[in-house]
Amino acid sequence: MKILTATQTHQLDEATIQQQHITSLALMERAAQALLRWFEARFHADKPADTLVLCGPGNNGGDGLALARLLHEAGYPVRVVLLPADKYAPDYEHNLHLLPKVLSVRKLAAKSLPILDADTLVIDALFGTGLSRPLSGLAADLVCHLNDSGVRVLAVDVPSGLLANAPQPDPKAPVVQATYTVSFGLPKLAFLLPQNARYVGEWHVEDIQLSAKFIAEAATPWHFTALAPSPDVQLPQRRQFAYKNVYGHALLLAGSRGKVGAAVLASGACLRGGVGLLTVAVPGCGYDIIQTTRPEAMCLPDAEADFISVLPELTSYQAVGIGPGLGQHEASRAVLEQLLRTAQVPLVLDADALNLLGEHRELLDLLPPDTVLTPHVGEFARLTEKVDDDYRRLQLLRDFTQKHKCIVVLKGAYTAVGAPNGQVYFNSTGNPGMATGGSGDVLTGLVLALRADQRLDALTATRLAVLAHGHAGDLAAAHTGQAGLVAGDLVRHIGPALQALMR
Ligand SMILES: NC(=O)C1=CN([C@@H]2O[C@H](COP(=O)(O)OP(=O)(O)OC[C@H]3O[C@@H](n4cnc5c(N)ncnc54)[C@H](OP(=O)(O)O)[C@@H]3O)[C@@H](O)[C@H]2O)[C@H](O)CC1
Ligand SMILES: [K+]
Repeated sequence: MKILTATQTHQLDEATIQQQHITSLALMERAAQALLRWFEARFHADKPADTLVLCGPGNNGGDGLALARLLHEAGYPVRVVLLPADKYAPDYEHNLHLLPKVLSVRKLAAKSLPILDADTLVIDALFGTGLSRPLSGLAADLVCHLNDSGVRVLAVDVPSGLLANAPQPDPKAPVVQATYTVSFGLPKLAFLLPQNARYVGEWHVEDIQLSAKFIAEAATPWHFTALAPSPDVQLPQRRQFAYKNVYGHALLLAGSRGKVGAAVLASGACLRGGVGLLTVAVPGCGYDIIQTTRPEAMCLPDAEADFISVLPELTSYQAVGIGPGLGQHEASRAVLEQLLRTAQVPLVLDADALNLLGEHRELLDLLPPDTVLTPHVGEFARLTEKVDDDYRRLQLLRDFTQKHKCIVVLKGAYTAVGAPNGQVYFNSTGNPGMATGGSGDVLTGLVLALRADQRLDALTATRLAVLAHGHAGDLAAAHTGQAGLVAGDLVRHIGPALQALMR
């Protein structure tokens, strides 16, 4: 699913109106109907005692006015407050005239900000994708009043004051802190960034049949990988007579004294990820552990007891993963360097392999094309630079993948998969329960399994692994709850998660 800019979203509206031979007013009615559908599904058992619709002067305000009418017709108590302006959008004016006379409608004045009771539900239809400057004056006062009141807020399309796809020009200007955001057609880039979570709240996208042709032709580096209604990326079915070579023989180099658990988790995920064969290289101290916990895997114990010091002969493998629990011993760094210099097969680098790259940046020049790196934000900062702004980090991600012709899985909520051509795919699955030790090791094992799979290209394999990893987390959390989820639960749910992604 593509993510478009505010400008492209306006062009998409225009294209929809032209291609479907409808009026802009009809499209606004569709948007309001979609909002009503969401509203009724969400609040049917818990009807708000008071619904206050705040309307700005543009089409976002027009959506609010149309929704106020529909809510009134559906029997909800509704009040409307209008933000005064010098000019109003034509569809706003039209919907204002369509409001039933019995509805309470008043224009906002500086000295009479609306009274907000704890059980008021506020609909924020002040500004949407047409926001052209930071909020100021009466609009800013209203938004501060709203945020201070602590009432529930449903933002229409975008929380007012938030830019849909760019950083805030004035960090001090107020932005609505919505409880829910219901947007139209496609998700907005702003929704996916941690720095905006407190504004966006729980977000949803409602279909309003926008032009599929325009979306298909629109150029954008940003994508959202959805699981439902059908997965954006799919795993081919296994063939009846397939030989295990099709699924590849993977080599995993992982573990050091005290961190052999990382090798156990990553190897479990690789096996559950459907790899044909797995060999795990561990320090000597890990031999019994791997042989006992992972009887399906072969094990290569290093001569050193506490860390990996020798790169195994690579000719038998279709993919190699390195890093979970590896430690940063100089001998392990040398192993990593030798791997980067000699490997002829797909590589997956995680954890201490990334920390070693960060410490020895000259090694970045050795990355073979399509190598997959799976850093969290801290590890990514060690590879690039530490930044506070999420938009800036996304730019660094695109610069890095294009420069090094690699794939970077920047882990977090909405994990971003950056491709060598600068495209970025945000993941839709997963939950905060996955912020737990070992979760990343599981992802490494799963990426490794799918990189060894001879049927998949590098980007598809990586996006599938990320989608399945998050889905495994969602399936696991349904049993354990988010707090009770541990990385081993992810491994156990990889099978069903991959099943859900089958073509
Ligand atoms: N496909 C869709 O997504 C659909 C979206 N719809 C809705 O339309 C809005 C976008 O509507 P638009 O009219 O383009 O923009 P806004 O309503 O967000 O606001 C524009 C007006 O607000 C003024 N403005 C902008 N910023 C400020 C500010 N900081 N302070 C005061 N006033 C501001 C702006 O004035 P200008 O001087 O900039 O011209 C405009 O007057 C979208 O978000 C959806 O909700 C359709 O209804 C259905 C399809
Ligand atoms: K809004």
